[in-house]
Amino acid sequence: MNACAIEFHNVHLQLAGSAVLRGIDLQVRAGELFGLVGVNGAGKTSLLKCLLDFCAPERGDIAIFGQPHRHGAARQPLSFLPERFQAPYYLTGGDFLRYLSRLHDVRPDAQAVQQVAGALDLAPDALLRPAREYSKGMMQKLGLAACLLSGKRQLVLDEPMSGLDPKARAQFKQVLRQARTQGRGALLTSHALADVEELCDRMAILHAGRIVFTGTPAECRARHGGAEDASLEQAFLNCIAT
Ligand SMILES: Nc1ncnc2c1ncn2[C@@H]1O[C@H](COP(=O)(O)OP(=O)(O)OP(=O)(O)O)[C@@H](O)[C@H]1O
Repeated sequence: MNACAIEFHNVHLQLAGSAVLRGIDLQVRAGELFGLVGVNGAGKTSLLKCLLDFCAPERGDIAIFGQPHRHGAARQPLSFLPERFQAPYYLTGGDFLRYLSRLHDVRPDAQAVQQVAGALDLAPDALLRPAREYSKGMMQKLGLAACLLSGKRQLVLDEPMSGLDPKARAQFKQVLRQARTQGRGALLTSHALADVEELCDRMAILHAGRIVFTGTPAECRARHGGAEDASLEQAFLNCIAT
């Protein structure tokens, strides 16, 4: 449980001449649900892009299960859901999941597809429809289903609950908890601090290019909440104000 799934060490990134990440040190343990939070533009997506080698930090190291992230093989245990996921519009949801399974070298299994779609409240007949007919929330569920079906041990999810209705959010959180019992972990970003508190074992706050808090949600409330009954939202606001 305590082995390191992902480790950022002194990661610096500039984009268009501006420093976005200013020496990020962060460890995500294997098998934990880890929430990364921060205001709009804090650099959460940029940090995930560095991890996935979509952009190159000027300085610092990133390791995935102990392997340097620039090696393609190191990224094999990862399954990524981008912030704005869009399946090819001409594929049906079912075809998309089958293609992705094949890409991930997982045998397409109709029962597993139905099970994951059901767990995310994606209606079976939706999988027969082309992605161009999907609502935003349906598209998000399809992307999450693809990540879950990949069988990868480390999910990297950029705002996975955005666009999900309350029922789907609740079911998604349950699916992630279940994945954790199977030894799978997730690094996810979110603006919904109540969800982070409910779901995540640990969290980090990224602010002004630096990690300003790492610990459990309860530790965040205790350290930054101010009052005993302070919400995680209040603790977050206090933390970034200091
Ligand atoms: N391709 C790019 N070129 C230049 N600047 C960029 C680029 N992508 C992101 N940035 C800048 O980097 C900073 C961090 O953006 P990023 O998308 O990582 O933030 P975020 O924390 O994910 O925000 P949000 O919560 O709004 O999704 C912002 O100031 C943004 O304008």
